[in-house]
Amino acid sequence: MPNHALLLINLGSPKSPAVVDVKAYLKQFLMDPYVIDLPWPIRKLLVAMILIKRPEASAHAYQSIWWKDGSPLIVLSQRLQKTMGLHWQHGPVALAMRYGQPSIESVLLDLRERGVDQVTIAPLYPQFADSTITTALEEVKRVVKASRLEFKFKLLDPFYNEPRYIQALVGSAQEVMKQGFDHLLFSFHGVPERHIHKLVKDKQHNLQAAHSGEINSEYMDVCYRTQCLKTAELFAEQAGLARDKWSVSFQSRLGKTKWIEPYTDVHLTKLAAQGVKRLLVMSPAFVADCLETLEEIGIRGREQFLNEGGTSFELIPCLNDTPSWVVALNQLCQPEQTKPFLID
Ligand SMILES: C=CC1=C(C)c2cc3[nH]c(cc4nc(cc5[nH]c(cc1n2)c(C)c5CCC(=O)O)C(CCC(=O)O)=C4C)c(C)c3C=C
Ligand SMILES: [Fe+2]
Ligand SMILES: [Fe+2]
Repeated sequence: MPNHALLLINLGSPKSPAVVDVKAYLKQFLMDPYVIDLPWPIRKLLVAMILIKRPEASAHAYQSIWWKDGSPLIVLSQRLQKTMGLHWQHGPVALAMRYGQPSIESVLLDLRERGVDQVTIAPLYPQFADSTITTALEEVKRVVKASRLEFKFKLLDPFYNEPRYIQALVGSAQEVMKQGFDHLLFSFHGVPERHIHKLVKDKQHNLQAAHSGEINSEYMDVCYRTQCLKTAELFAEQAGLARDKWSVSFQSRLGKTKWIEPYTDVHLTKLAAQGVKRLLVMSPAFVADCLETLEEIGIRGREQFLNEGGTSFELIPCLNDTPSWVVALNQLCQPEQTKPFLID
């Protein structure tokens, strides 16, 4: 019986869009030192302040996109898990969430019960960030040590520049692009600039670069912003888009600290002022549609752009369980494609 599991890991959602559940989720998420990377007492104080008003506003946002079956992020990740199960030939395909349920801990313990001895970890984030991939892997390490798990692990690397991922993205956008548009905006989730400076110590590191080629290639592996630029450039190249037909921006900033730029809301205003009328938007930092795509872009971004002079605004869905993406992900996760992940 095959006993090599594939473990898909995504971010997670609140249990329900009720304020109390959103508050519990935000607390777990924001108290993560890889998300708010400040000393514990400062983080605790800051999170306590955020938790005064944010849960209500976020609950309202979640209520506007919540599905009958639950959070879109969870439902779509479950669909991906199910379809991947038809392709992955080595054992079960499991799904865990970094925050909320099903937790990484419960899923790993269940895999042990099922007699699994090897696990390939597939963090569902194309670009590397401490606030997504590092924290998920640290949680795996914690559980392994706490429960003395003896799995052999393999790990899918960030796939921001993988031709099969880019091809799936281009394929998923083709139909919408055929209908005609003035501009395609790639709106990635942002991170505080500080997160990147921690990994790229070089004071000259350019966080305003408009092209990945302007960045020292040795920082490519750790600079989230550069990886986002690269994904967009490869997409444009593969789709044959002229340089003035697309741009990159970063959404979802939180708090007063400086996040990577340009900011999506500011950039939407600029595009409208430049005379862009028909806008397409895609968010390749996410492989499953979620609050950040459906509400922040699909509702608030659309309203903003149309109010500022745009005439059409089309949000291209994430890859979700698109067949070409499922095939690509299965290929990327194969044992010969992934590297060992050692836990000391
Ligand atoms: C300091 C705060 C945050 C960092 C850093 C951050 C990085 C980051 N997040 C994602 C993916 C997702 N984030 C989502 C929601 C979300 N993100 C933050 C804050 C930070 N994210 C908050 C507070 C929230 C919750 C909603 C809100 O109140 O705004 C989601 C959606 C989850 C869902 O249930 O649908 C995703 C996905 C990435 C990829 C990333 C770094 C690259
Ligand atoms: Fe986020
Ligand atoms: Fe957001």
